[in-house]
Amino acid sequence: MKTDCSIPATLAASSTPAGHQAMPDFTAEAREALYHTIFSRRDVRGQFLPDPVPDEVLSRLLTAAHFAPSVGFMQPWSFIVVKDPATKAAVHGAFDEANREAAEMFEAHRQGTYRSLKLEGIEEAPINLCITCDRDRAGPVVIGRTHLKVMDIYSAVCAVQNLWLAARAEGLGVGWVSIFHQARLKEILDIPERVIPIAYLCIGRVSHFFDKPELETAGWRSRLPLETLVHAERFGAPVPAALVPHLQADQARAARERKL
Ligand SMILES: Cc1cc2c(cc1C)N(C[C@H](O)[C@H](O)[C@H](O)COP(=O)(O)O)c1[nH]c(=O)[nH]c(=O)c1N2
Repeated sequence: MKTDCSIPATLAASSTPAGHQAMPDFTAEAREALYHTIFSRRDVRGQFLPDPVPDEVLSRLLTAAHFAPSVGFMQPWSFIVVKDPATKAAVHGAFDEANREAAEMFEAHRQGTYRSLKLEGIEEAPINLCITCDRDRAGPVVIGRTHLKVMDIYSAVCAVQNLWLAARAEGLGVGWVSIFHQARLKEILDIPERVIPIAYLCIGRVSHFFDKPELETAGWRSRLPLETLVHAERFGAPVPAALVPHLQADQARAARERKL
């Protein structure tokens, strides 16, 4: 059944001043859909179907990414759409090399589990997308980046998350692969010196989404209790007591029902 989450005409009334958004503009259903998208999003590695992703869907994902916040409205991102199997094979080779090195970096007793994890879907996913950050996109001085240069990279990551959530709402899986030597990825994709690859994403329709992060199911790591991560006034101080039951209930509901 198709659910209509659009803004009711009564709320989007013409009394709204020009240049302002109608308020309140989210119905309870629309809000629910947003939380459902957030809590049901997964990192997908192994469930890709070969079905092509229509250009109109890809265009919506890229548009969602492009409407992310960015420091000084820098919009430092570019998007490299990869479909050529030869390019995917080269990227997969780069992953394999780095992944063999990665396994050695973990404690001996975890290496077996690490090697059993599937950590990419590069060749199975119909689309690979590299989101990059051009560190010179808006000149040498950028509002909000005067003291913290890394803000352009944070901005590009916001674009990744927008796309990831939009993809989930479109029923598409996204898997982020970061086990590469950056120089090798730049070489394969002809990325210039001043530009940094931020995310290499595998995107496509999937057979299913798992309920939980795969690393949680594999016993690698579990979700931290939110109430241990919230502090009152100073880092490390305990969470405000009145907030605790809410945080516990919401986190449990998000994990169980994938909504709030
Ligand atoms: C910056 C960054 C980089 C990576 C990831 C994520 C992010 C944010 N993740 C996915 C990660 O393992 C996953 O998000 C967590 O395990 C939580 O699972 P869900 O995303 O909730 O399904 C990821 N997964 C993977 O299989 N190979 C990888 O190289 C990476 N790299």
